[in-house]
Amino acid sequence: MVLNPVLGKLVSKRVVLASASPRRQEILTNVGLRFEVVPSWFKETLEKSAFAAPYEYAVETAKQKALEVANRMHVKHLRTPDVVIGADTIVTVDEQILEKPVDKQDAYRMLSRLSGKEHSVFTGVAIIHCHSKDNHLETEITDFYEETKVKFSDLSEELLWEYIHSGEPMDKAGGYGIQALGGMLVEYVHGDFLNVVGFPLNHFCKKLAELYYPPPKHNVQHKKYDSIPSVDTFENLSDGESESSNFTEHKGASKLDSSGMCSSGAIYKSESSSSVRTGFIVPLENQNGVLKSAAKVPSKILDLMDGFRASKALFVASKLKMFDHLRAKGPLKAVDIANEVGTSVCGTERLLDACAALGLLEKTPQGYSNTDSANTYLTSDGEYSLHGYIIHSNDHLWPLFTNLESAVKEGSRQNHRAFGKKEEDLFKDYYQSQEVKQRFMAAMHSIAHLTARDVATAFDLSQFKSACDLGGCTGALAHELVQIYPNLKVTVFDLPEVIANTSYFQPSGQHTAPVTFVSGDFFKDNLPEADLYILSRVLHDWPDEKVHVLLSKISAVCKPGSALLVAEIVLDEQKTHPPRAVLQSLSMTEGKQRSGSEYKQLLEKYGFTDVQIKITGNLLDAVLGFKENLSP
Ligand SMILES: Cc1cn([C@@H]2O[C@H](COP(=O)(O)OP(=O)(O)OP(=O)(O)O)[C@@H](O)[C@H]2O)c(=O)[nH]c1=O
Repeated sequence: MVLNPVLGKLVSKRVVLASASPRRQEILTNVGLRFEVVPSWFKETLEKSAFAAPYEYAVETAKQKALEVANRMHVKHLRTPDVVIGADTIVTVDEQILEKPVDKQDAYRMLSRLSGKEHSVFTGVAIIHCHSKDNHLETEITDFYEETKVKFSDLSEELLWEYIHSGEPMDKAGGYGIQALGGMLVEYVHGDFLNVVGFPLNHFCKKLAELYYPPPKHNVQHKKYDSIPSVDTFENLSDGESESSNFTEHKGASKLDSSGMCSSGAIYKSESSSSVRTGFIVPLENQNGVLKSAAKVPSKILDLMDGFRASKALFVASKLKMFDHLRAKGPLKAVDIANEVGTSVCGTERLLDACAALGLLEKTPQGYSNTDSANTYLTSDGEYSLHGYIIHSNDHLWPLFTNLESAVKEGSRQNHRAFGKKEEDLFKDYYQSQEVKQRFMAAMHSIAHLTARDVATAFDLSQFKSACDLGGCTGALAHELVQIYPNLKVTVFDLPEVIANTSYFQPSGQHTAPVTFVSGDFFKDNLPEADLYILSRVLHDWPDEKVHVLLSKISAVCKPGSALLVAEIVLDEQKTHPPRAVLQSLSMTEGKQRSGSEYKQLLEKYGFTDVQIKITGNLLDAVLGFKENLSP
């Protein structure tokens, strides 16, 4: 990470953004931060009058949001993140705190208060470093806030209502989005624009700088970072520092003397022109006297250009089961792995180095070994193995994406080009070739197993006695459901060819009685009776006519009070987020990915009400709708 060394400090850490705000996700993604999104379940109900100042309320809420996620991940998922980031944005006017409007009237009330006036936007941010010690979660909390002043023009009633009807105000503090239509209401902004949008990026980077590069103790001037250190300064300062060490003393600082001269003799200048010296110095030349390029490096674009190489390196290492060998016997030298796998030494070494460069392996003088993530996700029998999906990506999706240009030109799936077969024939083939069938089921199992817990707990399903997972494949979700809800019995309903091959995927040593497998075709056959029907990764694959057939059938057998749970990736309303779903659409199946409001409308169309949506932060989100209770 050349452009942003402060954020680069987070590269080797498991970072979690405890926020459902697409804006926060975008702001941090745009600067190259890699993180998981786990929206917080903390309800924003702290007593406002208990806080002396509005920003204290925002900071405390941010902290509680982040702590809730850190605790939940630690306890529920046994995945302790390294860093959890929480944020809360509020608008204050006339000493009143405005959060997100609950309805259009509320938005009207807020916006008319802001009309013609200056107001403040505060975002409180909490950065929580987590450690698991003896199975206990230990946290170190850093928090701060940023204030930006915004002035609105006078807003006419007509403009105000037009804006409200656009739908934009509803999920935004103060009822406006400065980054979109709301920008037209704004006369001026004093301070950090991104702070208004939802995340004070500049202040965040300064805080990280304080945390990861505390100023040297002997230099009394350097109390606080007032600016983000320059790239080169950081590259120098981080020399020899372990990426994984938290809050390490700023070792490289001793290279600089108080005059701003580097001990190596390179010339530095002070970055700050104000009377308070920041202590950040920018090298004009490197040690060879060569001027460094000032050109901006488009790292995001470069990453995308290299993306296919990285994917293929992962696929090939997985296919050759290198992660399995390394878990069993690592650390291993390239030559040993080449001998085990039967590959060339030079090719193997290059592949292993690429995997190390991508952060999948560790390379030491003893040889290569798996990272924790590789053990968990990349070995073929790792706890949350994605091996099946990776092989499916290599063998099935890769050839399809190789023909993307034709797919876009023709607007259709490219099975004939990729595999020399039409869609229908290919589907038949899946269930004729044992190998292909197993591969496909392993891929589905990978995702289902990884997401099962989050899907199963997205809503409280304890009221249901029986569930039927339509197209439930290997039963990964079913097994998770019966673990979490001991009174629930789950039927997995899938094609006979699938059901006949499920035994390989059953959990060992687990009481499996509440899960039964029934074979049938959900388009043609009667559906088993249940209080809760589940469609996980089904709807996005089928064209509207088929979706209609399926949902009509489910709706017809659903009794009042029973429900339908849909697990899919839920797109944002603009349909550009999350990118995984949007990229998945490029496969050009006849189905489509849908936004939250589209899923809501779809379920309502088939008689489901009270439709709720949960963005889980995992690879699948959850939508739940109840069959209308007709009784009075
Ligand atoms: C003023 C303003 C706010 N926002 C959004 O308002 C939400 C605040 O609500 P929050 O409670 O801080 O966050 P959330 O969206 O509920 O997410 P979470 O962090 O999960 O609580 C955030 O989304 C912000 O971007 C904009 O997009 N543009 C603007 O101009």
